[in-house]
Formats: sequence, structure tokens, C-alpha cells
Amino acid sequence: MRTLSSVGRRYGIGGPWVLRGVDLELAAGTLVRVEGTNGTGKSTLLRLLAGIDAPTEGRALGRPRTAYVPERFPAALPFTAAGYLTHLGRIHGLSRRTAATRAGEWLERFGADAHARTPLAELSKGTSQKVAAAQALVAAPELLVLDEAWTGLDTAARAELDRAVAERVADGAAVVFVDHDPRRLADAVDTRYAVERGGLVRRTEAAHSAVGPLVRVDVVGPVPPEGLPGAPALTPGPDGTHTLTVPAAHSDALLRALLTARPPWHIQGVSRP
Ligand SMILES: Nc1ncnc2c1ncn2[C@@H]1O[C@H](COP(=O)(O)OP(=O)(O)OP(=O)(O)O)[C@@H](O)[C@H]1O
Repeated sequence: MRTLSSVGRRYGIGGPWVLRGVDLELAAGTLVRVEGTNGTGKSTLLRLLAGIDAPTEGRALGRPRTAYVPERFPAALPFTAAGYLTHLGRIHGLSRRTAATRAGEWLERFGADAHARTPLAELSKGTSQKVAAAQALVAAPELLVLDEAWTGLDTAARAELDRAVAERVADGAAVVFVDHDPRRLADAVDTRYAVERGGLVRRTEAAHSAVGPLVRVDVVGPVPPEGLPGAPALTPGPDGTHTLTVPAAHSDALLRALLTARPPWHIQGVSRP
């Protein structure tokens, strides 16, 4: 339904390649997680998949009806929350009445119905993030691309977005997401990819939840090397700290690798997440 074929992307003439030689075929009715350390090109990949950016080389094929939630939602548009969602629904081909009904339903599902008539520019960050999620769901897209769409949502809205994703997949859509929580939708993910050194690596091991309990390791050190045991999910923290999360079966090997790394790592703590 959407395919990237030998895709490369760089910004500016002669700039470094952010992605190169990327092949990816999205299938209908699948949930795909994209991982990778900070700045590796996850957002770039998602924008290419969503079709709001074009490859510098290679080809992006397939034109499913697509919706996208960016990392930062451009909220400074002259609409109320409900007006904006209705407008987007109309752009996607819904009748005015259906668009307005769906807009109301999604605002309610995300717990933002009290702000239906609030101008976008006056919404709190959390509510704006709810509108960002709602705008992507209003027209039941065939391809849904979520770039850290859970960030900034309250617990209930995060759970609602999990449900909405599961519904889209059950309805035959492809959903691609990036999220810092390694457990996000772990039971439901069909395929995981990591963006590494400009390429895309398919993760073959099962999703974390399927391999038992997780271990969390808090470390301070340089940017983590690639290829650590257990393919840990990485969350950067303040002041050079990182949190690595791996299946418990890989934690001893991971700790050994961190302790013997050059330059060395300082392990601050090991816990159950
Ligand atoms: N519009 C742009 N113009 C110039 N450089 C860009 C642009 N967008 C991204 N980049 C660069 O491309 C590289 C990859 O960025 P990208 O945002 O895709 O990574 P990411 O993995 O999503 O990062 P993060 O985890 O921090 O969101 C970075 O070096 C970034 O500075």
C-alpha cells in the first residue's frame, strides 16, 4: 500500500545523507514500530512514509489515504478545535454533517469535548496534542503515521490512542509509529524496524512483552554504541543519562557490554520498569 524503494534523503545540496538505500513495504492491517537513537532519522522516515516529504533519491510508491501526527503540532491556525477537525474531515471527503459528528466523537473520546469551541491557538499543550491525534483519526485513514503522538497526552488519552490504533489496524489500515516507551502497543506490534547509520534494520526478535519481564538500566556515558545485546530500547534523559530497557534474558550480557565498553559507562541503577 505504501512502498519505499532505494530511498535516500538528505537536507540541502551536499548535506550528509540522513537515510540511504531504504526499502520498506507497508502491508495493510499491520502495526509497525520504528526505533532508533536520537537524531538518527526516524522523523525523516515517517515524513517520507506519510508523503509530506519527498525522497532525494529512490521512489516512494502507493498513495493510501494518509493521516499524520507530527512531533510538534502546528496549532496556530485560525480554527476552533471542532472547526479544524470538521474542516479536515471535509478535505478528506466527508460530508459537512459527518465531519462535524466525527469531530465531536473524537474530541469526546480524547476527553477534549469541553474545548470544542476553543481556538487552536488558545489550547493547552495537552489538549492541542489531543486535537493532533483526533485530526489524524477523523477520516479513518488507510495509513496512519504517528510521530511520538502519545507524548503530552494524559493517561486516559494515551489509552484511548492505543485503542484507536488497534481499531485502525483491525479495520485494515497500516499504522506506523515512533514512541519512547518500549512497551507501547508491544503486544500488538507486527514488525519493528530500527533506523541505524542511515539504513533501516528489521528487528527479528519478538516484541518485548512476548519475551517476559523487562529490566531497566540507567546509565551515564557517551552515545550508546549500536549492536548492544538484547537490542535495548533507548530513552535519553537529562545530563547525558540514558535509560536502556531490555528483556531480562539479555540484561547480564547488556551489563557486561556496558561495563567493558571503551570509553566506559557509569551504571546508575538497574531496576524493573
Ligand atoms: N528539515 C530539516 N532540515 C535540515 N536537517 C534536518 C531536517 N529534518 C531533520 N534534519 C536532520 O536530519 C537528521 C535526522 O533527524 P530526524 O528528526 O529525522 O531524526 P529522529 O530520529 O526523528 O530524531 P529525534 O529522536 O530527536 O526526534 C538530524 O541530523 C536532523 O538534524
